Amino acid sequence: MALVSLVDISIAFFCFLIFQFFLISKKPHPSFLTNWPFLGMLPGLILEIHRVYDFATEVLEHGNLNYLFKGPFLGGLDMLITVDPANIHHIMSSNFSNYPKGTEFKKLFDVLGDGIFNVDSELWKDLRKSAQSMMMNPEFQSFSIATSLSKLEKGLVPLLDHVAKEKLVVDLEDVFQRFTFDTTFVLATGYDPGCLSLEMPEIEFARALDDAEEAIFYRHVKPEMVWKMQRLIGLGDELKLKRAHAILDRACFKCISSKRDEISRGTNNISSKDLLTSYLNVDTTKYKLLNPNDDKFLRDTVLSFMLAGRDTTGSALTWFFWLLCKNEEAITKILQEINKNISSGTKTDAANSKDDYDSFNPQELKKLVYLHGAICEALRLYPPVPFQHKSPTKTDVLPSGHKVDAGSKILFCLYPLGRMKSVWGEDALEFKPERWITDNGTSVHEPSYKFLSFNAGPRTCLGKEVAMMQMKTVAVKIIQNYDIKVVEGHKVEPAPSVILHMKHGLKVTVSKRCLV
Ligand code: HEM
Repeated sequence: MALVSLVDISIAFFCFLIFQFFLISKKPHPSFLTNWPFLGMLPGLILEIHRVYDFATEVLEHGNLNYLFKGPFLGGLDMLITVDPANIHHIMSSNFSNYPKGTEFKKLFDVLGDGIFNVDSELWKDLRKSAQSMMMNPEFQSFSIATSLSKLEKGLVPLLDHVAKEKLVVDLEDVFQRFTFDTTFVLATGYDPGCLSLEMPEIEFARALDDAEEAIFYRHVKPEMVWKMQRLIGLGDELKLKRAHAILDRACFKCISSKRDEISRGTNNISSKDLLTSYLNVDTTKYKLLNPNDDKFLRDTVLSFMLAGRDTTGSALTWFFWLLCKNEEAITKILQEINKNISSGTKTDAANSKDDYDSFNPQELKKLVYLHGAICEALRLYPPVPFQHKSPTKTDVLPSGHKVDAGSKILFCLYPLGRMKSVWGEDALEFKPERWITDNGTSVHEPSYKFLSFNAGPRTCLGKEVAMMQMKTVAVKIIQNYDIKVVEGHKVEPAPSVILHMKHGLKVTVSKRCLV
């Protein structure tokens, strides 16, 4: 009898749930997720994970720029997802001190240790000020331009010439990741790993960074106890991350020890401008919390710069060229602009001309307003860092009216932000470099809480100028000399990761541009 009533109760409860979810709690929009008992919205999210960025765009467009995500019971995944520029400005700038990166961020990105991305307060201030002073140094900036030009001349151009001559298909995303891996490694450590070459060698460090990024993405959508359990027993992404962590440690410690050896043997170039040398000589009376004698501090610093510089710029270049491939007219306009403003002009043989690099004047790149607009469009539609999260230390009310409790999670989704019609206009989904040009022909400045690709407020990206200069240098050289075509039928879609990679890479053919 007792058993029968238990069955009855269960059936009644089940019917109640169905009634509740299908009749009473009608969703305000079909794209919104159903909030199931105990499981929250996680089942629906898992079904959409393969197209998570486009899905988030639909939800936020219909949710008036904000969406409350409910995770599983006690899963710690409840969060406010916002792309409201007023909220972003409030969190990133006007109320910055209430929104540190926090312990949650550090837990998810534990592979970065105490690097600049992971820390707050006084340590972050010392790291930021020291990095800013090193990167603003004109010698570092010349070093950065020289590094890009040298990689172009000795790496990218020979590779593209080879691909064109042999009529090969190449993955342009892989090429750009290799290019930016090498240049960032040189800036960070002074050593060139030679990842970009005709042989396209497999570089353990680069593969480990990819694996770590993917595993960290999945930590964002799994309850903490699940990924912690996976880590404990060494399963799936967490096993990959553990292996990646060990590889990254080994590679960084090897560089640090070589650099220390060079310095002690006096073979290190005293004027080296790489960040590792600069941090080994950092003024600890000025930056009291930095410890150049500690290899772990140097490892966290080098690794953070590698992640900051390699993937972001590589991703931006890839999406930029894909957009250009679909917009012939934009290529024509960029070519006209280059011919008008760049003194070395467009030469068929420029790809192999040493003089061309020697006569390169980075100031001339500033005149390329249309190219600048086209790159900003790519960064708006395909932000290399597709989301960021924050957590208030004290309970707060956002400009949108949402109350956020102390310790709760807030997620900014940059990919949807760049596509919101209420933020960018009805043509938000279109690639229009012209939107970045004023009637007077100068560049439009959009506030960073609207164009968030380089972050906003006191934690704005420190490498913005380095990255823009590098992307423009590469763009000019490739557009002047090569015609790039995406292989027919190649599918392009973003991969779920903390960096906006392409899921299947970008398969292209390359031919030398014929000039009239
Ligand atoms: C297209 C290229 C790039 C994009 C889109 C980009 C974007 C960003 C974003 C969104 C952040 C904030 C991340 C966060 O707080 O979690 C950031 C921070 C940072 N970026 Fe970049 N970045 C780019 C290139 C670079 C390069 C080339 C470097 C250095 C060589 C660099 C150095 C940094 C540093 C050091 C920070 C930390 C700033 C801080 O926390 O105070 N970035 N970047």
